[in-house]
Amino acid sequence: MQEVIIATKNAGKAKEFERMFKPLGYEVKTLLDYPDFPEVEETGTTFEENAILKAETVSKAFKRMVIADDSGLMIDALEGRPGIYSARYAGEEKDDQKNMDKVLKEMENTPDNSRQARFYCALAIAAPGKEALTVAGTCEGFILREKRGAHGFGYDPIFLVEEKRKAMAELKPEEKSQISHRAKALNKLEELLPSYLSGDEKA
Ligand SMILES: O=c1[nH]c(=O)c2ncn([C@@H]3O[C@H](COP(=O)(O)OP(=O)(O)OP(=O)(O)O)[C@@H](O)[C@H]3O)c2[nH]1
Ligand SMILES: [Mg+2]
Repeated sequence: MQEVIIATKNAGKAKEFERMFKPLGYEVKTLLDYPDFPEVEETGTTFEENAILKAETVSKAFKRMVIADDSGLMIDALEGRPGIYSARYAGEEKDDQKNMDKVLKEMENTPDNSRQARFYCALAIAAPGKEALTVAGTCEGFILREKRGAHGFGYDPIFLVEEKRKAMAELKPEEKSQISHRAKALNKLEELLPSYLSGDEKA
């Protein structure tokens, strides 16, 4: 089976990429398989910039084609926050529960008709000797008033998926992999993947 490297240390993302790449015939490796690899500093000002930073850093180190994901939750009532700071919204320790509690508290007085939000995922692909490329996907929904469901990661328990009328964390993993921001971005990337991979072999 061919191998694809995803430049992430996020176990939730890693599982989703494994599920999504399997039918395409790829085995997924992530930075969780290389625990000594240092975390790439996300100094960009957009999801795309951060995704490229992660993909290019790891691609240069491994001399291989690499995909990276930079993603987050954008809430209209909070002027787009937590946005690119989603992972560390409540502090450096990247605690999903604390991040959700912070959002719920900030949205306590936000009425039901003003709770629109969306997940955004930028994927970057980088390979030796090639310019990095990005694609993006979004998933529309609303911020709930309490946590629901046990699947997924991050903010999934407080995000009501518009098209499913269920919390993202109430969807089975295979359902999330059909409709998520990550799935939509990956669908776009899928079209570009074969040429990138064939280029990788020559690099
Ligand atoms: O409920 C969620 N469902 C999702 O599907 C999802 N995708 C992203 N997020 C949030 O956005 C941060 C990404 O930040 P991020 O792209 O910098 O990743 P990260 O720092 O966790 O890992 P890495 O990939 O950088 O190693 C994550 O931690 C989460 O808080 C999600 N939350
Ligand atoms: Mg990160």
